Amino acid sequence: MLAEVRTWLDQRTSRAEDWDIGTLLRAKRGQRVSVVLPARNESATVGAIVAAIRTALREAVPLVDEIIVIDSRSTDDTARVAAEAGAAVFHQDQVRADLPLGSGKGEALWKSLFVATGDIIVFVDADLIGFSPSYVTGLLGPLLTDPAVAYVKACYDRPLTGSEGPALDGGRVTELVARPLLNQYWPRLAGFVQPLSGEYAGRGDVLRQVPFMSHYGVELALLIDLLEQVGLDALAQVDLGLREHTHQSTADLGVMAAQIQHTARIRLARSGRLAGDGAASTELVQYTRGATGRYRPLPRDTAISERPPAASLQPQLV
Ligand SMILES: O=c1ccn([C@@H]2O[C@H](COP(=O)(O)OP(=O)(O)O)[C@@H](O)[C@H]2O)c(=O)[nH]1
Ligand SMILES: O=C(O)[C@@H](COP(=O)(O)O)O[C@H]1O[C@H](CO)[C@@H](O)[C@H](O)[C@H]1O
Repeated sequence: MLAEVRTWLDQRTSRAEDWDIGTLLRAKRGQRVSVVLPARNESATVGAIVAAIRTALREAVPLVDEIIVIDSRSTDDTARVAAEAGAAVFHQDQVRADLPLGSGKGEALWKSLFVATGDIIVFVDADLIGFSPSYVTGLLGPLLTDPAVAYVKACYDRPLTGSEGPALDGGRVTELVARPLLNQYWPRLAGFVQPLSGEYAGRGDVLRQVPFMSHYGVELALLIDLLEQVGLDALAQVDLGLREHTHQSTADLGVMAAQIQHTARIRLARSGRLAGDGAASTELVQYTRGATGRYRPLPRDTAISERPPAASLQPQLV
């Protein structure tokens, strides 16, 4: 591990319990806080998360100023459940509808930048099981108390829900793809325990200065781009203890893994570290047994795209 990363790990890692509500309220000093949940078909979990944030951090104390759910083309009643729990709900395709359509989680998060009014924006996945408001207070701690910090990632133990025993085998794409890639090509980011964590927070004006990769490339691209934009010492991480969420199938994580590999390839090409044009196929052929019992190819599309920094866009003509 680089000496710089060792120092960073010691100086820029805190724990959720280090940040009490009183300290945060005193440090807030008029800064607005938005919590954003990207949600695609999360009606089973989004309501409890929104309600927990609303009651503990908006009604009990004036820490969170707005709770936004970006409905990411859900086909269930995510939007209704989120609204009933107290969130302001926006459909990702209806925000900046003047622009060509984009897709995936990264699109949902980028579109939130056009509707969130917070000086600080906290992102929380909408599929969490056993969510605690301490996830939000922990992430806000470094940002509200240290102006030198611009972006904070969560870290936690990640059990593979449903597995037997205490196997902390969650974060499969993190361990098998993202962590090796970061250590190989961006070793200054090797101190992040959970580089793909879906809970993170940043200053709105900083988040609007970097591009957003679509789909599941967004977290890796944000880390790489923010390292370049603000420097390692402006990045931090907070130990939230444990995080459980609903898991995707291994096949679907294969698509996610390919999207993350494309993200790394695109960033390596941009920095001149790839020979040639760095082109690669975006088709991923997986296999399933057909009705005849023989294997049948299942081509999957893993193409990703990139949105420019939100601040670079002309305001929408009304
Ligand atoms: O096109 C998408 C895909 C995912 N998500 C949301 O992004 C978060 C993380 O996605 P997911 O749970 O699929 O990823 P995982 O946690 O399994 O890696 C969840 O709140 C999803 O509802 C989204 O808003 N749009
Ligand atoms: O970290 C991971 O390996 C993946 C999959 O987690 P699991 O193996 O289902 O626990 O989950 C994360 O990755 C996505 C891509 O960056 C994020 O969008 C998710 O929020 C995060 O849960």
